[in-house]
Amino acid sequence: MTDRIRPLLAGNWKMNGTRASLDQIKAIAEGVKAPLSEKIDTLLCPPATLLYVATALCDDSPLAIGAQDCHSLVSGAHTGDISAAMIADCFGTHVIVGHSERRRNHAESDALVRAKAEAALTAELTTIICIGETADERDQGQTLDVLKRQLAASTPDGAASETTVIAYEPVWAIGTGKVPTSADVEEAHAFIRRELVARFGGDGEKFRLLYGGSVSGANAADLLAVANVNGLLVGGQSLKAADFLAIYSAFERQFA
Ligand SMILES: O=C(CO)COP(=O)(O)O
Repeated sequence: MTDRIRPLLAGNWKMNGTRASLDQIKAIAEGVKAPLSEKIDTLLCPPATLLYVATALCDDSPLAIGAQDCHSLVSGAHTGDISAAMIADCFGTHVIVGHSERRRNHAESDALVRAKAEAALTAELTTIICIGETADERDQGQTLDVLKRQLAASTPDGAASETTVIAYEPVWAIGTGKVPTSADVEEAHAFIRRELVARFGGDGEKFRLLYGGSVSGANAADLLAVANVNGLLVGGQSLKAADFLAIYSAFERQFA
């Protein structure tokens, strides 16, 4: 069943990118062409400052544009925050919530991540919910316990495979060049799949599960060959069009 899931290649620019980077977005938008774009979805999440202009740039491209975070409320006295409705207003179609950098740097709890995901669903954004263990948790053999807790507590009851994507990002793999073994990724993704099926029944089989953490053109094909890996969430290697498109090519080999 999982082999019919439409794969997703997503880039997260984090706090990188200025107007000078718009040529990279344009090059990515031009690079994600048919026929592969008919089989896989592509998404780029630039910083909020570039959101509106990026969606305009990608008007004629299959490349979707999304945001990296949203507030749980629609509007109000929340200096510095942006709402899911504002992202939709800029023609953004996706939002990442619960990234480990937000969980760590902004003390975001599972309950808050869930509230953000609910807000995103209300705004009709596709929501990418990130989960993943730290190095300490992994060393203590707690990986699956952490994934179970984060997944259960961060995912809204109203989530569905059409609207919600789960990204497994081991914290120790992000920006470090360290990547888990295929066996470890397979175990984590199989576990997440089982948990989703236990909660959402047959629809749990259809959720897209992304792997993220030090993905590059060199390791993308191996990661995509792992069972229950339905796409990738890419940080550093999404900033330059050439790097991102090299990862896109790996999708071509796996899914075309
Ligand atoms: O955090 C990530 C994507 O959300 C991964 O970042 P890197 O690909 O730079 O390790």
